[in-house]
Amino acid sequence: MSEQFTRREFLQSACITMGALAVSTGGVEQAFAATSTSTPNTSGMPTCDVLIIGSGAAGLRAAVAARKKNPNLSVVVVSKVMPTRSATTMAEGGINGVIDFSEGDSFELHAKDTVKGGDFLVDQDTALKFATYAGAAIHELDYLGMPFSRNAKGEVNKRYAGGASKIRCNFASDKTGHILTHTCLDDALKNGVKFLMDHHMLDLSIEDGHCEGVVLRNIRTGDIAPVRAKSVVLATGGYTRVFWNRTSTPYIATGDGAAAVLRAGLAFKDPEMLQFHPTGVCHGGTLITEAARGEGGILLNNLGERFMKRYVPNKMELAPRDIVARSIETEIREGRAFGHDMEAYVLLDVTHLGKEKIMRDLPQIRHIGMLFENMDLVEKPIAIRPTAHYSMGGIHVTSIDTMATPAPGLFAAGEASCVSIHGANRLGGNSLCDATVTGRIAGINAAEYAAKADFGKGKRLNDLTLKWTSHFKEITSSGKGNDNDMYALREEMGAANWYNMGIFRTESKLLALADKHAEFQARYEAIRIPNANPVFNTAYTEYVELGNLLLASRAALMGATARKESRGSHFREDYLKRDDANFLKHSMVTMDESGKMHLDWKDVVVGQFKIEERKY
Ligand SMILES: Cc1cc2nc3c(=O)[nH]c(=O)nc-3n(C[C@H](O)[C@H](O)[C@H](O)COP(=O)(O)OP(=O)(O)OC[C@H]3O[C@@H](n4cnc5c(N)ncnc54)[C@H](O)[C@@H]3O)c2cc1C
Repeated sequence: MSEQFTRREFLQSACITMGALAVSTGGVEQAFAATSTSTPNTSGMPTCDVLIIGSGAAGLRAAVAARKKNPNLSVVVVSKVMPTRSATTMAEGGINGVIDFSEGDSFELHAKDTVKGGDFLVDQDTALKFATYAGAAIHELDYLGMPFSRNAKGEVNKRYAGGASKIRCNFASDKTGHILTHTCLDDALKNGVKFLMDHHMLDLSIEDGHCEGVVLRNIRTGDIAPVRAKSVVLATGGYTRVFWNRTSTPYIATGDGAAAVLRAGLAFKDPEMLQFHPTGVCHGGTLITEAARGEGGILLNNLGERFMKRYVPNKMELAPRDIVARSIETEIREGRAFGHDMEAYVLLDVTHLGKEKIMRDLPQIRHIGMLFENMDLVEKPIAIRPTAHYSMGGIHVTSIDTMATPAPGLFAAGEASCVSIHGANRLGGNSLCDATVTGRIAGINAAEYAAKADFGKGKRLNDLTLKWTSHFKEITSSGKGNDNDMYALREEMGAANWYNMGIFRTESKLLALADKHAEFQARYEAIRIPNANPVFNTAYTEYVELGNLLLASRAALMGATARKESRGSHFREDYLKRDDANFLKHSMVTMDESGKMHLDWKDVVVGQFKIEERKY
């Protein structure tokens, strides 16, 4: 009988250790060295050709694209959690991309909806290319064997998503991200991608303007080491955990990529653009997918009214997320909701869809209702309220043609990046295809770059590694301190950001938040972790993540304060109108070596879509 591998064994064989990156010692290591075009590793540092940080859709697609572009390159994916625990896995509703033109849909219409949905802060040339690539991405996923739901004709099934003028959100039940993750992971394994799991990127090194690698910490052993790479792709996801518990995103969404880029002197674009999803469950903040409304679910206040008729009668529950979230918060503020303050909620009713349809097309949300709210939404409406959901802002990328940052050798993709597809508000279904599309482009270009590049000198990388090694000792070795200070600070940061920089923003709230951020930073620096054991010291991991969240919060606040207008998810009660004369621009936040942040602006690229009032 021929030897058979289980999927777990296959995955285990793909998971390497840092030692495998160094000089060949046999086994996996030998295989690795044999496929690497790396020049001899003179500094003794572990090396690889293309290093990808993040194992969500963006990281996985980048890795496969890099391997396919040049099979001679060593391609390694680093991740602080297993691929199956990324935000990608949690995606429910579907993935946009026009593959059916029979009802008049087109790439151009998809781009137009994206530009309008993003309240015209979208770069229009980028949106057009994105929409075209999105269609191809759906065909590619289908070809890879992704088990999409099918219609009666056997075609990939699709549903409405908010802000869309046509039905183009392709889905696999309400587990699209979970199924997509497994499809992409299988493809990565098949294509010889290697994984460094449970490794946390602490920092990124830019020397003489070029990216030369990263500093990693092995979460299991606590070892801190540099990895030199010819090119690096940051696919680290978003930073919505700045709102700590008031978010639908996983605990990994701590903006590590954006923070590393800030420390390296590069730009964090549009950091104030954070999306609030209308329908988070009250307990835990996780999501009831927009697909519940796409399939016909309705929103009700405490008078039993379908209140969306007051706000967007043409689109009702299927208006874009920023508008529906503000409508719910207005109902809450004006006393037409249930409960009070942070506990206030309205109802999402899907009972009229019937058990059969719910069990076929929305089984996961029923499960979520049972798990988090201890109720069955087949039988009664579920309590929901807005929750922070997506980071439109991210690492500044110069063009969707390359997904390159201004630092040669450094690329970014997916939610971590900002190539200006989503502007001030992302449309439902546009993120999975962003991650899939931009991941692929970043991977191809990172491979092309690596094939021609040499390794950097490694001096700064070495200094950074020493700095982080001392940092661990400094934070943990006094035997004093209390982890609880850190956890309390994290909660306070989340609540302060939510109240002052959440759905409704004003100058006075934002200025008050700046004082809070200064206080939080001082408290953060004084925190010590009493456990000096490096092995599985998850408190230290969380400490580093909290530092990154504080940086991301400060950058978001800087953009939110300076942007004296309302646009998409950035809603200023003191500047209710959009102001194109002054703010049809991207905010670009950088940080100098002293830790001071600076703000600059970059014009939005306008093309064929007329800038007009955003009406639905
Ligand atoms: C509940 C929920 C439902 C959603 N539903 C939809 C939907 O229906 N349709 C849609 O289009 N979008 C949806 N989204 C959004 C979408 O899932 C994400 O935006 C998208 O999957 C992001 O993919 P990504 O690869 O960029 O990042 P992620 O999937 O977040 O992956 C980030 C990766 O980076 C790694 N990482 C981060 N920091 C570090 C570090 N310092 N060191 C090492 N590794 C690191 C993590 O381990 C992780 O593997 C949903 C999101 C959520 C949370």
